[in-house]
Amino acid sequence: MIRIDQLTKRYGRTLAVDRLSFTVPPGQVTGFLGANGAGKSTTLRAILGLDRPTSGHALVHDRPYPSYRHPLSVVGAALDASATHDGLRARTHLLALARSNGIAARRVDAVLDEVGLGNVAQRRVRALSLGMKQRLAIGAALLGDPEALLFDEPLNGLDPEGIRWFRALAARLAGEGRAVLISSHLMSEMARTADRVVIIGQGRLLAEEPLAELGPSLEDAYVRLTEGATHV
Ligand SMILES: Nc1ncnc2c1ncn2[C@@H]1O[C@H](COP(=O)(O)OP(=O)(O)OP(=O)(O)O)[C@@H](O)[C@H]1O
Repeated sequence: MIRIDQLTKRYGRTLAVDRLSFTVPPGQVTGFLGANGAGKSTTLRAILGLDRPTSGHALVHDRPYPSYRHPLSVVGAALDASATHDGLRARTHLLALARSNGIAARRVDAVLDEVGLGNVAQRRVRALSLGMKQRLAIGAALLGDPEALLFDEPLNGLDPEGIRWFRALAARLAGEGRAVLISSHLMSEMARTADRVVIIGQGRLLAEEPLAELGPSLEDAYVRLTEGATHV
């Protein structure tokens, strides 16, 4: 269980996240929605300890994520598909991550197959397509067989087959009892993928509801809730 509790993050004069509280429970896919600049990525970074909260907490099983000895087996995250060193081969990238986290090399090959990159494993990252890079980032998140997964815009660059694949993957991960948080702007896809949604605007919580509670159109509900809460 991931618990965001009164999380506030300021960057100088910008209030990026404002007393935000919500949970990411196990066994469900939580869609994390909000306009550009609403504070989604900041929240994800706070969960991972990449951004220090100004006040409040983002805790994983009631502990800060960086306090874990084997963090990749607690939370796996795919935040930025373009963040990988592009001179590395795909397999080498995962292997380095695995080695530095005490994960067996055979897990790397299993993950490469799982994300559909088995046949390009020796290609350098710079020679991968955007969708392949996205799959590699998703693979890195899966590497530690984590209890919780965070995905920031995971559908960017994925083709229709890739989008179907990711939808099934998210459902399977939640079905295995993991907590899954997906930030996305694609309402129609979130309506198919999420069990529950958290909607934020200007860093504040606007809704935390099971998908079914938001009515027949997630997009309509989203527009209604976010009207007047959009950064310009
Ligand atoms: N490192 C930073 N320094 C200064 N301001 C920042 C920094 N990171 C984010 N911000 C600001 O914080 C606010 C929230 O940004 P954030 O990236 O969390 O939004 P987001 O919901 O992920 O947006 P998007 O959907 O566009 O990715 C924005 O106003 C942004 O400009």
